[in-house]
Amino acid sequence: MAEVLTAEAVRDKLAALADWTGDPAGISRTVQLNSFPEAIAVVDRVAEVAEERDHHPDIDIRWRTVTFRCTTHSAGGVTERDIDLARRIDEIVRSAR
Ligand SMILES: C[C@H](O)[C@H](O)[C@H]1CNC2=NC(N)=NC(=O)C2=N1
Repeated sequence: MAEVLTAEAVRDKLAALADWTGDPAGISRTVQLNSFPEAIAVVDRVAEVAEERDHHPDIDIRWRTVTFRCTTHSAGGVTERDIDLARRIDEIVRSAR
């Protein structure tokens, strides 16, 4: 099972994920899309990636503002799987804009 990263490791990883904040409990990013349908389209693409990986972010949708929170529930905190998922979410958001 993936191991929870230390606070220092999370800090180091977040240095390369400019739009994300967090700590060993979870990392999150809030993004504003151009419209509600675009927000849903991004969530749909993230859902596909999450299913492929069997690793799912917590998602909050408010009109066109979406917050993604990545944490590994089974491990009780942030693991490499969350860092990888965050990178993929960034790619999806980038291509949606
Ligand atoms: C059985 C299956 O592997 C698990 O339930 C998966 C599904 N997606 C998951 N996603 C996340 N973020 N954490 C988990 O622990 C997790 N567990």
